[in-house]
Amino acid sequence: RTFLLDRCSPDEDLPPTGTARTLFCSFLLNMVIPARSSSKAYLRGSGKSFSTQTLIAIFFGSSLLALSFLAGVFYNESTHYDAPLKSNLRGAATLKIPVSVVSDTLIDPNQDSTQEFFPDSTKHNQKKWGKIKTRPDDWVEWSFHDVHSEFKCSEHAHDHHKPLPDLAFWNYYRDTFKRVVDNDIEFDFVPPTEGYTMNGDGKQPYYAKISPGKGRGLFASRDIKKGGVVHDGNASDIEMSANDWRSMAFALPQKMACDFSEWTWTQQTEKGGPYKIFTAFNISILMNSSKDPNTMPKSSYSSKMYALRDIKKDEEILTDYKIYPTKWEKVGLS
Ligand SMILES: C[S@@+](CC[C@H](N)C(=O)[O-])C[C@H]1O[C@@H](n2cnc3c(N)ncnc32)[C@H](O)[C@@H]1O
Repeated sequence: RTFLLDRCSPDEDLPPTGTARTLFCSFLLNMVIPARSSSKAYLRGSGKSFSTQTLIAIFFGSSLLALSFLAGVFYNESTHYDAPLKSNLRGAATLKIPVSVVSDTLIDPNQDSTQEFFPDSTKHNQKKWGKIKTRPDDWVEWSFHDVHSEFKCSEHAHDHHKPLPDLAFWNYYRDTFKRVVDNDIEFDFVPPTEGYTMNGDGKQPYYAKISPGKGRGLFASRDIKKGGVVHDGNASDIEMSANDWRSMAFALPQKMACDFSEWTWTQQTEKGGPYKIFTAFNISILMNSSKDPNTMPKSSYSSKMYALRDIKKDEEILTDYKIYPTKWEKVGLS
């Protein structure tokens, strides 16, 4: 005790010195020897002092820095992944700690947040949607078909009793994309449960309903004249990278991941241009295919859809998927 007190005596010229001495003596004064009034008086005579609040702030600040540094050392491999890195940036912004030391465990891709969006119990939700698969170490090498077969998506595709996606579904689905792919994404302004042309062209042209033998489908909500715009995918479809696609598949419960894979396609947006991966976050994605379609884009580079003939109210809206060739090998998913 004498040794410590001597170091705070104004008469002694012993280390520590300067700010370190003020910190050291403040710590003694506020934390270590607060009860001994004689010692307090002695220490107060030592000159400058920090308040208890400042000391606590310094203590927590340095602990947080040390912890974030250790987290970065243990999980620095996470910065090799492009999709979670975007989420890391968000984590870093919230915690105000350097990006280089943020780990992707802050945004857990295996986190089950279904209960935030669906009122039922986790057990019920898992029965309805399946479980979220743990993301394997080699997830960045998984192909479209690896995911499709591991998630048993053929079974899901043939299940014709899949529920119509409601608002809670779309909110959860969109939130997952924001959480694991792009927190800054701005979805289009039309509610995801509604059909639209996006050009203010009258009443919504379609609604979602079960289509016997095809799962869910789209049906005309009014008569649509030949040549009328049925849907403007150019304005609402979302493009993503192969790792964005994988991040989504591994963050969704199994059956939703299968929907996501059914709802993804490859497309060139200009002649000779690269193939890109697209999906949509609204009911337009439920449009089924036919060899005798009533709705098509004007070219394979566009996803603005027009009526090929007059379509009667409640008739199914059908396109021909062949217009967009599936080329997983050209987008890094084979
Ligand atoms: C873009 S989704 C369309 C929405 C899908 N019906 C659903 O319920 O999610 C594409 C999938 O729909 C199904 N589908 C589309 N057209 C079909 C058809 N003519 N007959 C049977 N199934 C079809 C296939 O399972 C296909 O993989």
